[in-house]
Amino acid sequence: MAATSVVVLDRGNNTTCTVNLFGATVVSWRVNNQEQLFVSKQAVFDGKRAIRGGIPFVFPQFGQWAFGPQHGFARVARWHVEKLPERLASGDVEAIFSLMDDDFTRSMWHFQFRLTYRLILREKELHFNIGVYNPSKELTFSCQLLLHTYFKVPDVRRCQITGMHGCMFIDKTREGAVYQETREVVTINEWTDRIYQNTMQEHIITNVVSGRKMRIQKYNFPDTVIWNPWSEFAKEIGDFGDDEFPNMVCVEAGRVAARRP
Ligand SMILES: O=P(O)(O)OC[C@H]1O[C@H](O)[C@H](O)[C@@H](O)[C@@H]1O
Repeated sequence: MAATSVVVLDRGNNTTCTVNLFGATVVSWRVNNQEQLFVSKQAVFDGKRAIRGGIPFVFPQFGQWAFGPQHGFARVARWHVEKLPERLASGDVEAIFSLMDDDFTRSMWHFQFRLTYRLILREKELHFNIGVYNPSKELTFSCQLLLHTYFKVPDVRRCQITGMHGCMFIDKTREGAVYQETREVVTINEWTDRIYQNTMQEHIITNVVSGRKMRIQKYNFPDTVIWNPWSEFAKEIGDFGDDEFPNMVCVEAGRVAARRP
């Protein structure tokens, strides 16, 4: 069996979305033949290492974890196809993927769970709907979840990102110090690794491919991580080119910050 295999949603007009079943990682989203996502030229598709780019699915833990790999196991697990791509009456194309606990996941995290990941490819939108189910009648669990989206951009230094004004953020480049964002728009001119809490429901990123704007709308995903490794950290990432950092920005919507019950 191939190390990785893919499912393609094809809406016509060279508008497609490609999902690698390894991690249910979205590895391409083309709108009128224009790629919207960044995937590193050094990305490895060996079915072992998380794919460097696209949209890795982070669950049940964001960041380092005592019990398993960084960012959890969902991005390195083999997902199932619940529903092959199907054209809806609207002309949009839908596919559904799922992941359940098995020996691999229980070796790190002993809970039963079921994730469903529904993608709808629209004319100029990609829509995601995620369900987390706990089939157990005895055990409850808490989890973190995030879509680690790598947007393709011509030059990250020219991007502006809205939706963080006034939000508290954990700055992972400053040993986790907490600050408040005072800027209306966030710009990136250095190594950036920030977990913004309670961000707005909408972010706009300017100057993505073809100088366009990208809108992110999110529901029940209160946090947003902004990441760019810049030149110094890029060198330390084996599956990321030293000169690729200007061409990507990760704007990652999820539920990852510790919060009071
Ligand atoms: O190298 P990875 O495990 O894919 O993580 C890549 C990056 O993901 C997130 O954005 C984290 O905030 C970063 O600290 C991390 O470096």
